[in-house]
Amino acid sequence: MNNTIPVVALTLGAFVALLGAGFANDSLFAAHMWVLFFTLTAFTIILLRRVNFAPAGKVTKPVDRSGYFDEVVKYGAIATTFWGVVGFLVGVVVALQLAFPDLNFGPWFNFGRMRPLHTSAVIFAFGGNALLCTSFYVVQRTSRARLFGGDGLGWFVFWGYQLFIVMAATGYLLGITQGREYAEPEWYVDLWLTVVWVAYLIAFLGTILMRKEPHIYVANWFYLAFIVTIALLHVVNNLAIPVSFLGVKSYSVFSGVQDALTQWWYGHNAVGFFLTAGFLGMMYYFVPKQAGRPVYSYRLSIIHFWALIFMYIWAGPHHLHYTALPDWAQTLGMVFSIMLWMPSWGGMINGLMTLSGAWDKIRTDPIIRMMVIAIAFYGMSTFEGPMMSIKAVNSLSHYTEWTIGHVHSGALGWVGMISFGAVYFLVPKLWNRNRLYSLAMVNWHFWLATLGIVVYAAVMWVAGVQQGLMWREYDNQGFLVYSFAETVAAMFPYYVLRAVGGLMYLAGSLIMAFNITMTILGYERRENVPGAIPAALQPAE
Ligand code: HEM
Ligand code: HEM
Ligand SMILES: [Cu+2]
Repeated sequence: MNNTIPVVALTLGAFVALLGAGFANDSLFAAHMWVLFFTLTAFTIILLRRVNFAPAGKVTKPVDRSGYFDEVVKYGAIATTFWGVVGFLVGVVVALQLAFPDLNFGPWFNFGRMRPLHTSAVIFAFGGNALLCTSFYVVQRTSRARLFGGDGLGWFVFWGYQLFIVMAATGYLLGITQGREYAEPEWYVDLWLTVVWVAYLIAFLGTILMRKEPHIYVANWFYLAFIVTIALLHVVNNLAIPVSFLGVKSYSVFSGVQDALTQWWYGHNAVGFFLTAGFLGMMYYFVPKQAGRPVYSYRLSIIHFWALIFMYIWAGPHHLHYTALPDWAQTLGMVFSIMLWMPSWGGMINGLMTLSGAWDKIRTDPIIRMMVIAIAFYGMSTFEGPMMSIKAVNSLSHYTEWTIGHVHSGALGWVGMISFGAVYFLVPKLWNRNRLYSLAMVNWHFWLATLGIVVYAAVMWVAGVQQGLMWREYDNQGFLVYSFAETVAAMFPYYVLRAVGGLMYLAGSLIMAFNITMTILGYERRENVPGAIPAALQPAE
């Protein structure tokens, strides 16, 4: 590949970063520009030296027989695994910080900075890379066309997105934040993401427009809804005026309750389109592929697609029950949330029923099992969500650990498991391997992750309900029975148990990282997997 353009662009970028550091109006901006400078310089050097990271002798040079641009998908699969481990690790750390406050070190590793590091690492770095690489894989296959915009555009999207992640993460640790949940990066990082996202849209939509297949497969509709809506949400939610073009601080153009509504219009639809629609796209491609069965009902997939995207966008106010938001808006949010149950379960049923005629695979194929449990958790969290959106229920659940339990049954169960399934599907295909290094290890990952989620969610439900009940407990003279500090202290055992659940989930992901690495390096563990060809009968290598 000709590296001239990227090297020039990177050098220019590094120079601009250097100027930014030199002329910065505040020390945080200077520090962040130094981070940018060193990152870009490192990349320039790597590109110039064209360092080959592949260990000598082990990896056979990949042959691009497919005609598709799969190199970027490979990097995406590795990035997904890497950021997954990082994000879960930080999750365990913040879980431990809540249980043992002594673990808050210095300003940099305080809970307040580590928490957004966790949420961004798991949602945008882990989930985002999973979506990026699977969408590039799926859109090329189902359109029978190479990724639009040449390899350069694909690489720009991938590396541009990694740069966004690095800038966001280092920003949080330095203490740079605009304080909007799930959108913490400041204005200059937001602008960069906008550029990358538009490039992503061009690459994806361009491929669809250049397709050689008349039909647009339903997975692409879900991916496209995710890309377009996130663009809209990101731009509107981050409308802000910087105090200086050489400083970190900016002020949102919204204020008061309008600002709250904008933030939760964004926040809720980040769940709906990032954590749901995109991953449904993943489900609609990888579950039928892995099961070897067609989608159960194609008609249902179209109906629940339109219903889902139409309804999600109105449900944001369920995050603002009993606030200054007008009552009618809260009720509107509640009603649309309850209606959302139906299209959500339409997706769940369609995913599960795709296995009809292949149910035995749940016993024999650990990857299918992973996908099935993902869909089951999707069904569970999309039942729980509508229930929590009912104002009477929300008056108990809001502000409590119950919300955290709900979040993680969706996040660990649905988002995590469906992504693991997709990565396990992709890696042997992308690197031309017969199979994964070890299916037994997938099984281990499955059980560790599943038990981890069950521990996490169950503990948070009990904690949340107890917390909510303690807050509203009055004695017969009308005084609150518990001080706030007592309700915090009561959470201690639950916090410890949650960390244990998280550790199990993290352990599973480490097993996955090992399994994936060995597969990429070309090893195959000799093992008897139910349904697979016994080792003795396998052809010699
Ligand atoms: C090892 C696994 C994980 C552990 C131990 C963990 C732990 C935590 C902890 C302790 C918090 C803070 C809770 C609080 O402030 O009370 C949190 C928040 C959060 N986590 Fe995780 N997490 C894990 C995985 C994930 C994954 C995979 C995702 C998403 C894909 C995720 C998404 C979130 C979100 C969105 C929040 C914010 C919730 C809210 O504000 O209501 N987490 N996590
Ligand atoms: C029909 C589907 C769903 C509905 C109606 C719904 C509804 C809700 C409600 C009512 C809350 C609590 C708001 C509060 O009291 O503050 C909530 C919180 C949350 N839900 Fe869901 N949910 C759904 C599905 C999901 C799924 C599938 C995921 C993850 C993949 C998810 C992620 C979250 C997150 C991250 C929060 C916490 C937001 C925060 O406070 O930071 N939800 N959801
Ligand atoms: Cu919501």
